[in-house]
Amino acid sequence: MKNVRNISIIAHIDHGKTTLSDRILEITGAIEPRKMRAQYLDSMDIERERGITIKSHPLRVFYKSKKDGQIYEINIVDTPGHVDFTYEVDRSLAAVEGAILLVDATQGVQAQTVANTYKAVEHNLEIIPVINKIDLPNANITETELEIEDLIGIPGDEIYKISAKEGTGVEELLEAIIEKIPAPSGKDEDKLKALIFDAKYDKYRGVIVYVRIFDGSVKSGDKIMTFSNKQTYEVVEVGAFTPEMKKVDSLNAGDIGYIIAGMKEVSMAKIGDTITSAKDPTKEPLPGYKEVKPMVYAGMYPGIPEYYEELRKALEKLKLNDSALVFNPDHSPALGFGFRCGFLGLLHMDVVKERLEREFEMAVILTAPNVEYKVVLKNGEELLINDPAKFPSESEIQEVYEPYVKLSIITPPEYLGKLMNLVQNEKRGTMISTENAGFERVVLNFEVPLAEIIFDFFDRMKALSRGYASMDYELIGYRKSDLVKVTILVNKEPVEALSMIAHKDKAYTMARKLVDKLAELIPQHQFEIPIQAKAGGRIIARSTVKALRKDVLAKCYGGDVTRKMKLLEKQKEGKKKLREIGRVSIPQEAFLALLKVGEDENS
Ligand SMILES: Nc1nc2c(ncn2[C@@H]2O[C@H](COP(=O)(O)OP(=O)(O)OP(=O)(O)O)[C@@H](O)[C@H]2O)c(=O)[nH]1
Repeated sequence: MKNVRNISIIAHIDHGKTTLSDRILEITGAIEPRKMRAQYLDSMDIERERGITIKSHPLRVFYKSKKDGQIYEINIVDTPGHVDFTYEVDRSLAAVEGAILLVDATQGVQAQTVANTYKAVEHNLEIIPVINKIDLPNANITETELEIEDLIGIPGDEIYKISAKEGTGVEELLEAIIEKIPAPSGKDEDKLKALIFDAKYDKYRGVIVYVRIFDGSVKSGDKIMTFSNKQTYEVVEVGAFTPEMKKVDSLNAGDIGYIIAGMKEVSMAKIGDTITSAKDPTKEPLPGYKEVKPMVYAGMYPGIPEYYEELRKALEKLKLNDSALVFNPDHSPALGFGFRCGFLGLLHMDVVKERLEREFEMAVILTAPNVEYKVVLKNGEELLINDPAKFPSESEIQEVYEPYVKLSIITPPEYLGKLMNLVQNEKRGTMISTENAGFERVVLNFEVPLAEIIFDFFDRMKALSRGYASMDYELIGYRKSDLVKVTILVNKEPVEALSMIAHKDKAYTMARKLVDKLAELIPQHQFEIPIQAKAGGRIIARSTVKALRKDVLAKCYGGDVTRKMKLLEKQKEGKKKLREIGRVSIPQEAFLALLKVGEDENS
């Protein structure tokens, strides 16, 4: 039996995964106390600021067991908690034998706790349930115990209780990991089989492939092959995550670590692919896992049109590290040259936009996101459309299908009515079932169009349930739907970048809200600007931006030249994110007006 244990920590967002990993690093002496800072593992700035984990960070620690005095290598794969990034949970779970199921004692079992537990069960993992944050005065340990018991049938006295923040119970948990999680079963002598569970691009070293070695071993100088496309590479370095990357002589069966082998792009290291030996390859690859597909699409244009090339380079660099990001060149009459981008969800979209701004100093204009529709034309042709501008005309369309998800919401019963009303009456959802989820908690299962939940659903749900409800969703396929394209005309000119696809029953209300919002967001000009929404060949809503009387300089009573200059400079600055459509300047916010329409309903 090898003294190795590989685990993952799964939990709902904010239940304390990163804090627990931090504490383990500290207790095992992997990081000197003076270097320790909170959220050591959340290395991206955006991660630390928003307090969310986006990329998974593996780490290796050594722990001397108090029971048998032996030293154990424990590899921990941290996982992200936000629903946009759940695919990373699957990757991590495929690389380990056991999971710590971490539940916040003040929050209890939440939607992602349930979703992730099911995933761990699917991967046949040994699960150790843990209640965290027991130091908090409002910790509800007994109720949380009952909820966990209900979820996985493990009795309360076998559930570990810890404070990841203060360290209480963490050593006992480490002992439990050694005792309860099975050691890896592979053999060093067998043919190499390593699972790629992540990959990162490093400016200086090229692609760093994160692997779990199932069988065999690998060291520098070895010739390896990626199973899916039979590409071969020579290994330059292998190492472990301590958590900093540290070179080791070899990685053996059961280990988690990294391989650097001269790959130029992250796409060469396909997540879920098997790495084997080029000389003596395995015949059977490891079972891979689902490829990540974007859920939402949006147009992205450089803030200043001339910066198209720079934006392309920046996106390419981001993509080196973010294989979930998809982009293709696009052109819009209103916005010029840009890209059609695919994202995992709105948080992912936000993160990409923010990284472009911070890391590449690229201001970008984003258009309202939408899902991918399937359109069957009268001539039998089938199209996948992720850009409303490319939606065929009504006369050509036979049928339209849209993606649906299974949505699960966990809520205290008092909010049940409001939430059902939200999903069924406002979001075109159908209730499938309700279940009791232990103490004072109900699970509601719905089938809902994906388009209805990507925008403001999460915030609406939180507002209606005073923060208590939580949600999770997964794609279940396409369903036929009655959809129409709504085109927006600004000053009588169609602006495709503002168009949207809406359900027939909602097209009118959405169009009404959208034109009103646009009228608020588009600044006044010297002339009146009509804003119209058109669907099925008719104008269905209209709003107006009134003409401006005075010009900005009128404020300055002639005299003060510097003030005048400043004002003009400021206007120029402001214009960077404006686009001229005919004679009208449209600001960035207007292109996201569709998202803002939802915001009003929250207030
Ligand atoms: N009082 C108390 N606070 C804790 C404890 N564990 C975590 N926290 C706090 O809870 C918040 C969330 O903790 P994180 O470790 O960032 O949670 P996470 O699960 O990694 O979050 P995501 O990566 O975004 O899913 C932070 O403010 C922590 O300081 C604990 O045992 N006691």
